[in-house]
Amino acid sequence: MTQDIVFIEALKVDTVIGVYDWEKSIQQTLQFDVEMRTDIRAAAEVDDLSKTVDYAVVSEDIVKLAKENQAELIETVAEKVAERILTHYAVNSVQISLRKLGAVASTQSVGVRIERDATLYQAV
Ligand SMILES: Nc1nc2c(c(=O)[nH]1)N=C([C@H](O)[C@@H](O)CO)CN2
Repeated sequence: MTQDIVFIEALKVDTVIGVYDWEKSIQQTLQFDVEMRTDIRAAAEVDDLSKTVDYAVVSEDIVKLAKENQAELIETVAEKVAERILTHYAVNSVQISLRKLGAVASTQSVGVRIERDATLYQAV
């Protein structure tokens, strides 16, 4: 298996997210860094976008998902994005860093980082 990665860096999405009541009536910014492990050789061989993971399409998908699924925890959003990527694209595993910007005073950032494998979602 190759170690190839298609990545998306610092994708910002404004959405309703948070545990506390005051957070449920405002928009806050989530920032995604996504690394998708996939074999890029077939696409490179024939210079064809349809044979790789289109980072523009995945980015649009993440924005839609984050806006439509208003959650309390960023963990919930990270898991939904991982499941979406691994079940809809030719990706073997995904690493997602999800930051909630401005959530905690005096920090540079807070967030979660998860790594999930496509085998988790395969039917037995
Ligand atoms: N591990 C987490 N901790 C916290 C979360 C979260 O989503 N995951 N969320 C909050 C609040 O919504 C916070 O962002 C408000 O300041 C607190 N801790």
